[in-house]
Amino acid sequence: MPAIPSPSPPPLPPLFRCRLRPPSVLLTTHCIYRPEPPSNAAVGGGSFFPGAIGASRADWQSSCAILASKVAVSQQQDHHHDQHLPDDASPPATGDSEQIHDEEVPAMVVNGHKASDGSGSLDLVPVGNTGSNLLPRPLTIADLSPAPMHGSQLRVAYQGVPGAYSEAAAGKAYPGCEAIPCDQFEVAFQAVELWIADRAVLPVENSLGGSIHRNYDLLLRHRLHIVGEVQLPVHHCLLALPGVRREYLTRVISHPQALAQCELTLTKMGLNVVREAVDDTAGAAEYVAAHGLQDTAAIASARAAHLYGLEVLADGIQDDSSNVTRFVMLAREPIIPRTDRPFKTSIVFAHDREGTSVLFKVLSAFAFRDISLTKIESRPHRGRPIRVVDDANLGGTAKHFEYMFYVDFEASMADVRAQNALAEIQEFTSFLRS
Ligand SMILES: O=C(O)C(=O)C[C@]1(C(=O)O)C=C[C@@H](O)C=C1
Repeated sequence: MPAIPSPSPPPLPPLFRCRLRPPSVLLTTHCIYRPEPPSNAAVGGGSFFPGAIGASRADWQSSCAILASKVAVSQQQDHHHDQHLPDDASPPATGDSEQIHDEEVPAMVVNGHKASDGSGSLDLVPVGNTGSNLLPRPLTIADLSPAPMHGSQLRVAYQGVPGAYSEAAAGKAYPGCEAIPCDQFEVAFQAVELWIADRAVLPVENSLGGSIHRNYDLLLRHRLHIVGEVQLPVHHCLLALPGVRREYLTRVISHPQALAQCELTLTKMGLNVVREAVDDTAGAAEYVAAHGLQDTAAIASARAAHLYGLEVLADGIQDDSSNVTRFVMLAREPIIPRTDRPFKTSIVFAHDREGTSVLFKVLSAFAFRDISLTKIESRPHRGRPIRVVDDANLGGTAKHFEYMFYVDFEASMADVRAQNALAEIQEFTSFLRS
């Protein structure tokens, strides 16, 4: 008699967390990363990036391509045509076609930049909103008090000012949302916690610059949940006041990641300029414009040029044409893990007893269950950065750095393999959070 397939395990009950070892061993998992469909109101409202970046169903598929091992070719072809994501559009993983990667997204969808195929620029600026005085002012720490009730449009906090890549990522993650600029990452976290915003969209990693450590640290300090992720192709431009020529420039300002992503190209261009870091790319553009700086250029998006009245002196100056930044979508409530679609789960853990073999054991817990890891990151353990150990080789003691380890793996917490892996891991970790 053929074996009856066992039904897929039910989602983890909330009690699962309580069953984990108390306080010396915490566990946190956030299940990512099936992007949430936009709310009906947000789709209908369309005040933010209507029909623009990420508004198509296939963009959602591409943004979770790292989760899905396979996505149907026909959906890949839909990519440039679909304009709206049905409320519960989940790409069937058919197992017989190629992954969709964001690098395959043509320049037409990049940061308001003109299409490489000549199909015209994506003018994402709402009509009449071309003066920086009309743009929303970023929230600061002083603005943070519990929010009054607001309308039904999804409000998404991001770090930066209008024209920042993070704003574009917010629009990709939640088409039609109201994007709320915040002057710091911390403020974006707090805006969600205080119900000023419903979600936050924050960068965690860039294909050229690597991890954005600040946000890893903040993820641990705040109790928000990762509910999805988006990848945004980042296409940098060199912007200056109208009429300014390259040879006049003595300074280039931008976000440190953007400066790093363009370092080689700036050198190759032969510019004799100092580099200066500011809070965000679009803020750099705004600064150049607001101060009428003739000797300073900003690295920012074409959309920022448009918003702040600057000219594009050079286009596509990132050192790698497939420059992509990965953003996480954060919410107050977790999403319910399922097994009927590809999921990614993130955990963070520390250990205090068994030395370096703990890391090996944790990775083995996944490997034995055939669960793939997509990312591992270590950060110094705040509050306990150093561990003193007996060192037989030295005949004394040695000091080791202590770390928090962040791991992303390709399984849902509704998957019994993931449940068993985490149950095993909590046996030899001092702190585990998912
Ligand atoms: O400054 C911006 O425009 C941002 O959105 C920030 C940020 C980052 O933090 O890495 C986002 C994407 C790009 O990689 C460059 C900068």
